This record gives sequence, C-alpha cells and structure tokens, in this order.
Amino acid sequence: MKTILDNIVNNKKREVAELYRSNPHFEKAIQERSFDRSIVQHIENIHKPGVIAEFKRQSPSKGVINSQSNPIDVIQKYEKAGAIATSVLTDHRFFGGSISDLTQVRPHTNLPILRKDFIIDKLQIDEAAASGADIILLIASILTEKEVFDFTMHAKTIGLNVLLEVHDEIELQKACSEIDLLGINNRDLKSFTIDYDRSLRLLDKIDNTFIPISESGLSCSSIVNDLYQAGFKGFLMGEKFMKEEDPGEACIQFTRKLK
Ligand SMILES: O=P(O)(O)OC[C@@H](O)[C@@H](O)c1c[nH]c2ccccc12
Repeated sequence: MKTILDNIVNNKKREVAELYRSNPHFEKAIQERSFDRSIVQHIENIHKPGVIAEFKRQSPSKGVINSQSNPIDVIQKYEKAGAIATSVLTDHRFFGGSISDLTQVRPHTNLPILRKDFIIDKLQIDEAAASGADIILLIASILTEKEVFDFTMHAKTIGLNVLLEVHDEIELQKACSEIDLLGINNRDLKSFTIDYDRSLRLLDKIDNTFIPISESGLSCSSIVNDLYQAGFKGFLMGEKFMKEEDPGEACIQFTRKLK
C-alpha cells in the first residue's frame, strides 16, 4: 500500500523535473552567499536546550495548523524567544509552504535557516543555498546511503550545514561523518505515531561526533528538559507554536521554561 510519504516523494519528483525544465541559474547567488550563520558552534555554547522553531502552515497528519500567520513576524519573534535556528517548510502541496517563504524571511532574521523539504536531488540543494538557507534536511528513509553521502558533500562544498534525519538503526547506518546534525524523528513518517523512548534508545547508538537533535511531537517543556539531560542538544518544534494564534509568543513562553 502506498503511504503519504510515497505520495510526497512522487510529487517531489515531478516538481524537481519542472525545476530542471525551468533551467534555473543558481550559481551567482551561491557564490555571493555569506557564511556567518553556523548553528554548530552556537548549539555547543548555549548550555541549555536549543530550540529550532519551525514555520509550518499545514501537515499531512494534522491538516491546516495556521493559515493566518506571516512568516517574517513569526520568525522575528522566534529569534526574540532565543531560538537557535528556524526551520521553514518549503513544500507547497502537502505543507502549504514555498521557497519564497524562505527568501522573504532571510533579510529579516539573523537566525540560521533550515530548508525543510524532501530533498531528492542536488538541484534542490543549490536552490536552498541560492534562496538563503543555511542548513538542509536530508531524510534517510527516502535516500540511499550513496545519496546521503553525495548530497552531504555537495551541500558542504557550497557552505551549507546538513541535518540528517533518521528514525531507526537501519537508517542510522546511512550517516556519514561529514554531516553536522543528526536528527532523530520521534514521529514515524509512515504511521505518524510518536515515540520518545525509541528515540532515546537510538540516541545511545549515535556516534558522539554528531550533534543530536530531537524532532517532532514535542509540546511539553519537562520532556524537552529530560531529553536534554539524556543528551539531545537541539529540539525541532513546529506544531506546538504554529497551532497558536501568535506562534512567536508561544515560543517565547515555552523557552522560558527550559533549563
Ligand atoms: O510540528 P512538530 O510535531 O513539532 O514537528 C516539527 C518537525 O519535526 C516536523 O515538521 C518534521 C520532521 N521531519 C520532517 C520531515 C518532513 C516534513 C516535516 C518534518
């Protein structure tokens, strides 16, 4: 049976084919990129849970989460809240985002920006860099080990940081030493169930050269504090903030409870 993830990837293949047909020229913008927003050093120096706050209008599991908020307003407040980075969902069909959300936000924040999308081709990495992203997400479950390696090397040569997302031990084997951040998704992208214990067990198996990030389904500050004590450094959170009328304010309230 086809899962939503299969549908997302199939749609992404069509989008990438279209992107190639439009014959984009990303080289100049890539050359002119500034390299002043590394999440890596920052996350190691803050000595408390680092929130990567996400801008997401909708999701396949939750439907519409927030159709009103403006990405610039939200992300400026995320920055004020002390988030260490922001994540912008750029998939349109399933998440209601766009690459222009990212481009728009870039001049209005100093936070490192993660392009959150389903990357299946190098051209999307060039597009991310040209549009102002600092970090890309690679999802192990939709890539081969070779793709993870090739895409990582490509991203690093053009100055991007790489967050590799895994969900189990088999996917973890696809990691290569050049990635920067290793995300463990608490949510199974196939069944959408959330399981922190499984993430904690997986954390034990992670090479300590990677910075571990806990992703998805996080809404309670005490769980985030516990996961931090267990070794996770960064926390990718979207819905908890975006479901509120004022997501930035929700982030400010939440980060106050972290220690
Ligand atoms: O909204 P949440 O449950 O806080 O989750 C945020 C983020 O982890 C989630 O959006 C996500 C994690 N991995 C992904 C891969 C693709 C799209 C989305 C995601």
